[in-house]
Amino acid sequence: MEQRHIAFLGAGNMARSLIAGLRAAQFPGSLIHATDPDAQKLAQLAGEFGIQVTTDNTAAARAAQVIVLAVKPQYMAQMLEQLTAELGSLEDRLVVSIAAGIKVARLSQLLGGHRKIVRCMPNTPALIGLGMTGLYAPGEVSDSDRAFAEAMLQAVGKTVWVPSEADINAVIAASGSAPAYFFLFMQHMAEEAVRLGFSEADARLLVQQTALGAAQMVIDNPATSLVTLREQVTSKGGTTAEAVRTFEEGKLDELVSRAMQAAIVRAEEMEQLF
Ligand SMILES: NC(=O)C1=CN([C@@H]2O[C@H](COP(=O)(O)OP(=O)(O)OC[C@H]3O[C@@H](n4cnc5c(N)ncnc54)[C@H](OP(=O)(O)O)[C@@H]3O)[C@@H](O)[C@H]2O)C=CC1
Ligand SMILES: O=C(O)[C@@H]1CCC=N1
Repeated sequence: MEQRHIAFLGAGNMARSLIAGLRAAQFPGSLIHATDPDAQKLAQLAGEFGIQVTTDNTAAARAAQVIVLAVKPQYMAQMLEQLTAELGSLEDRLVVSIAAGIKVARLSQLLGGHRKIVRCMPNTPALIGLGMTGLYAPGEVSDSDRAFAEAMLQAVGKTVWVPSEADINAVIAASGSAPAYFFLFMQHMAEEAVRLGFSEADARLLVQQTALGAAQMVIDNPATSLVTLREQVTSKGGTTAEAVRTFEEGKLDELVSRAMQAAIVRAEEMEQLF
């Protein structure tokens, strides 16, 4: 991966995941800068990952060729207005935003017309190197900037480019928010397993090992459809058929569809709010 100074503005969950991934991929800590209002959080990150830290966004941005915007969407405008006022032009720095619901045009406006902006939508499994990230860049972003953003996110998992900015909201629905869907499903399964008499620890083990095994089977059998993998578990007249029939009667497909659409609708609302 090309050696550029990277400044993470906002050192929360996602920035930590990306920093951990970059360090695990041997990216030098001396090239990574992180900012946050919480000096204690910064000291911990500096100790753990050997990176440079400061509470001063402008100082970190000045030291970097790549600026990663990693604050919550509702704090973005205030942060970027201050950054632009203090730094002036961002010159040829690459800006990578991981924020949901803030479009390139809005970021550009907040950054004084800057146009070298890539939007990324990662997810929390990035923390363990198993992230999934969708990326979008407008036409004027150079190949080398695209390659850098992609390499940075590939340090923490898999990546896919999307052709239009609206697709980033679809990525939110399909992977950005999606770890929470699986956690919710696993939570309800574990709760029912406890009601069936298992200890909390055993209930969690039963569910987590099954989720891992199922996901690994999907990965290991790319030519086998998800439907076929399900059918291989479902003996005719057996137990799985009854469980699956119950899900279908409850219209799981429609519920999943509505939940993903709700995530998209919220992302679109955020585009108007922030
Ligand atoms: N969490 C997720 O699964 C995903 C999140 N995202 C996006 O990533 C972004 C960050 O999310 P996440 O890491 O979960 O959020 P966090 O709240 O964990 O991290 C954001 C950090 O930024 C700090 N911060 C707030 N204001 C400033 C400022 N002006 N300058 C510098 N730092 C500041 C916050 O401090 P304090 O807590 O004190 O406010 C916090 O530590 C969001 O925009 C979100 O949309 C994208 C994909 C997945
Ligand atoms: O919930 C959110 O808004 C962020 C974006 C995707 C995952 N977490």
